[in-house]
Amino acid sequence: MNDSQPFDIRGALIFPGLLDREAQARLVEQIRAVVAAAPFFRPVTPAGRPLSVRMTSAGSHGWVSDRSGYRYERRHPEGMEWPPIPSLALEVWERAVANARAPECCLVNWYDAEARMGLHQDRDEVDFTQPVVSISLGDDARFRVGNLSRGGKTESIVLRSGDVVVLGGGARLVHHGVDRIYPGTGTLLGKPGRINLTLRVVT
Ligand SMILES: O=C(O)CCC(=O)C(=O)O
Ligand SMILES: [Fe+2]
Repeated sequence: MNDSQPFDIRGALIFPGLLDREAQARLVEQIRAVVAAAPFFRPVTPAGRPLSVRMTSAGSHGWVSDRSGYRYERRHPEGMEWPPIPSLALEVWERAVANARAPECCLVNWYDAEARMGLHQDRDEVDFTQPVVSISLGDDARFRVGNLSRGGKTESIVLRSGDVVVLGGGARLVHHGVDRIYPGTGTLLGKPGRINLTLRVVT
């Protein structure tokens, strides 16, 4: 991993290039093992709309969404337990938020060329004193940060492979989203697309 001085965008802390290329490649291998054990699925909003992002999880809890709502579950929708959180993701957590509790969920998001994620808060967890740590791999993405309440001014930055974002402290519940990815800008995955990991304390 690299030394990386964080900068602040509307309270979100960005660590540019925290993962060097070798760490990124090792983490991708660990994610492939997660996906082999717990395949990607496409969650549906409570209103019945499929998300454009495909997801799976690692850890004691995984994030799911369907007609019954957004929530964490102990099992994948197909019934298996979630695999363990990749060791390299745990190392990133230690580097970025050393004093936090241990993460219980590593949500794995897969963005194909058309996928995006609208502005939202991460608020399905119980303890908002605990941060969320996000790791970007593969293609560049335009990441947007807004406010604690809906609406108002927003700012965006491009996240690149190896960048890490921390939503913590007073910015734990800030609205954020991904406007788009830039297909083919990354060479890590061998095909267009972006992986994002978010590590969360759930209980
Ligand atoms: O893909 C990203 O950079 C953000 C993902 C995110 O906000 C989420 O999974 O809740
Ligand atoms: Fe989020």
